[in-house]
Amino acid sequence: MLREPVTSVVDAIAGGMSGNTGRYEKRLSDLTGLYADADAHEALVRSTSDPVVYDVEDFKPGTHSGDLIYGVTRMNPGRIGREYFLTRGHIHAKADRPEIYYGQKGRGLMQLESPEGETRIVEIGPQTICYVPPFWIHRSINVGAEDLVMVFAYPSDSGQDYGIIENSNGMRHRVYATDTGGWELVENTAYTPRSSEIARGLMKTYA
Ligand SMILES: O=P(O)(O)OC[C@H]1O[C@H](O)[C@H](O)[C@@H](O)[C@@H]1O
Ligand SMILES: [Fe+2]
Repeated sequence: MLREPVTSVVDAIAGGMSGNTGRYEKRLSDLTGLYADADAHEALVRSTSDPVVYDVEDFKPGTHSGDLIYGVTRMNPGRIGREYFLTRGHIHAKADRPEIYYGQKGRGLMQLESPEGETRIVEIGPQTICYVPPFWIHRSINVGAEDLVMVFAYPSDSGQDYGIIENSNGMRHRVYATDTGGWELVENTAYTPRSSEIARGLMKTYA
């Protein structure tokens, strides 16, 4: 089937884009269990109106392997204790599917973790393209003082597996604010590494 071309105009300030087929929002209370300081998270949910902390608008042409889903993620700035606001994070359900992010506004990090538990951090600012290669678990973190806005694109049949992070009690590292306004990586003390059998299973290539 021949598909018609599509354009979307990205709102680099407010996030979102025209021509989207979907949108979802995550509120602070949707992120229970993600942060090291669960009490601080609960206190912030109770003392605020449980704001939307990130939203995603995307265009999904379908689920065919040769198609691309693209869209815009916008994230609030903020912290839970010393830990910067983040997305849930996932590995692609078809783990060999990659993703591209393109920074529009703000200062962010892409936190990546390999199946065997190696961490990589990539800084993303405006006009920065980040390539997330196949097999890496990935999560976005807003380490700036303003909204973080990023465009993304990934194969339509990728899917998202959120359980991989839950099963290891989070990602191996957390990103904390330093006293001087920067960030540092701290070990997640609850982290349970994946067995080498599970790690090897994830690295199988899909057709
Ligand atoms: O899906 P989350 O881990 O909550 O992250 C939020 C969003 O981040 C990126 O923009 C991905 O490309 C989206 O597919 C994802 O949904
Ligand atoms: Fe992804």
